[in-house]
Amino acid sequence: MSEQRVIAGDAEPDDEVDRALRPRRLSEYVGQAPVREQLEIFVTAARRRGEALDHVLIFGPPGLGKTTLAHVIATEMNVNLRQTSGPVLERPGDLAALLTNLEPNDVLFVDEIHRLSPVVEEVLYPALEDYQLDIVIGEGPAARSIKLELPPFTLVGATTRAGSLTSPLRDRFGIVQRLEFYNEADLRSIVERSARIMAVGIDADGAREIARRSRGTPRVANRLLRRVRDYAEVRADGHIDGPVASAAMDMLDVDAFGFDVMDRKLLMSLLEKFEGGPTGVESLAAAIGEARETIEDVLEPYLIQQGFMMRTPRGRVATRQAYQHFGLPTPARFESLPVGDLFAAETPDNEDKQ
Ligand SMILES: Nc1ncnc2c1ncn2[C@@H]1O[C@H](COP(=O)(O)OP(=O)(O)OP(=O)(O)O)[C@@H](O)[C@H]1O
Ligand SMILES: [Mg+2]
Repeated sequence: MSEQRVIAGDAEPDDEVDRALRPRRLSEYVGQAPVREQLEIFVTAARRRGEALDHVLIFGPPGLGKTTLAHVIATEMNVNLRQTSGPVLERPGDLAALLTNLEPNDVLFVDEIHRLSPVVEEVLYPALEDYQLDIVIGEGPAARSIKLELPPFTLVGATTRAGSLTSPLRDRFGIVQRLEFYNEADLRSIVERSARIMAVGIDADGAREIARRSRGTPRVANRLLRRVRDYAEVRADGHIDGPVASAAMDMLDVDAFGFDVMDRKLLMSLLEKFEGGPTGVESLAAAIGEARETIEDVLEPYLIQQGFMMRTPRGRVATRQAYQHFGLPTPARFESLPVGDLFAAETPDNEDKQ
């Protein structure tokens, strides 16, 4: 991303500190009730049988807890976790080295699994299905293929874009979990839990204020908490209450909806340059000088979830709420529609929704 965003969903070195805040057990993992309930059952069952857990695909926008959940799964299964990522596994040999080092029932966590190279993906299929590895060693006439037996293992794949996974790969996951944006109550408990771990004094209003402006994202909540703590230490007595939290986040230019400069830039551009749309994501990307992927993966999922814009077959469209947020007059085309109808049409082409 071109600008440093205090509410960026993506990981940064700053997040080393975040490791201490990471829940380790399923019982500490806040929110995502359906995901937690299902995993609880599947993990318990697999453990009782002494088997590896079925392969798990976790998807959702950045910072919602995919990596955290992968670690939680390994902890709950009481096995080791080996971590890698799609772009790092360049050749089949890279994958073979990892797989042959696993102990029975271990977790192999592959982040950004949508970025696996096709040759590596080919090799992964039989490994996932039959715990077998077919690899070719050598080149030309001397090349020969060898078969290796693997211990049973669990692949946990994470991705921000489930739509970019090939269907043969996707079909090989027995458990598919989609993480949703967190509600205010969940974010409040995350903020309060983190404050306890960091030994920061915060009251209910302070926690609520941070939760409300966290874009539905735990990583953002933790990051805002750290910045608000700085502010509270320098400008107040170190204790975070409602007014201190508000003042700190106003200074950070994070508004009451948790939108920051980039969110506002995207929405304003859609409203003003494209008259509310529909417009293609490429044109929007060019207009605000961001990569298309940043818009698709980082910016728009939350704006869509909050009902500020929609993806339609003809392109991105601003909603009535977006006009209202910026105090702009609502165009005549909205007048014939009851408010609810705008959102009824929200989902059809959202590639990340199944
Ligand atoms: N359910 C949760 N309860 C409490 N804290 C959470 C939860 N999920 C995530 N967090 C916090 O948010 C931080 C970010 O989560 P995580 O790194 O797992 O996100 P991610 O989905 O893997 O993001 P990315 O797509 O950027 O890899 C974690 O360090 C953790 O402190
Ligand atoms: Mg991650």
